[in-house]
Amino acid sequence: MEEKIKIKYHVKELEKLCYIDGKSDWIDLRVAEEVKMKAGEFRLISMGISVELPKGYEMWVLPRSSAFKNFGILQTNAMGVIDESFCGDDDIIHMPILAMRDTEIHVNDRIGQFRIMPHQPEVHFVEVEHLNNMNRGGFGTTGKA
Ligand SMILES: O=c1ccn([C@H]2C[C@H](O)[C@@H](COP(=O)(O)OP(=O)(O)OP(=O)(O)O)O2)c(=O)[nH]1
Repeated sequence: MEEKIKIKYHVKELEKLCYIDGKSDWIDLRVAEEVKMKAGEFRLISMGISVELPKGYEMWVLPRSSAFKNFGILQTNAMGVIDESFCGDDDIIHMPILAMRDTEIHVNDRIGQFRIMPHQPEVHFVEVEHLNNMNRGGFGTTGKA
């Protein structure tokens, strides 16, 4: 099935996003500004795009696996969720980035990747005293090895 994403580019030097079939269906995101950061510095880095997602979808933004190795950066929200309602001309996608070392990132460097996902179904909470199930346990209760 094919879906359309309307996209507005805010920086003319920015290379157009590209869906590469076969290798991975995640789509790389490029930085839209020249960035110099000191170790320990935080900033929102612009991806230079606004999008209108297909109806019923949201976008998940994660770092590329190589982003830390190449640039020494971490995405502070671990995963960004771009809501369907984030679709105005000035709703520009950013990545919240923490530099772990002094670093430079240049326009068109690829630091992130995204995919679109269908929304979860509408949920309602039903308050109860007991769930009446066995406790599973977590955080390593099944052992270390
Ligand atoms: O990594 C991200 C995460 C979010 N957004 C944009 C799109 C999203 O729709 C909007 C709001 O995100 P979210 O709801 O996660 O942030 P919040 O901190 O709860 O802000 P708000 O009060 O605006 O909802 O910010 C980004 O550009 N990058």
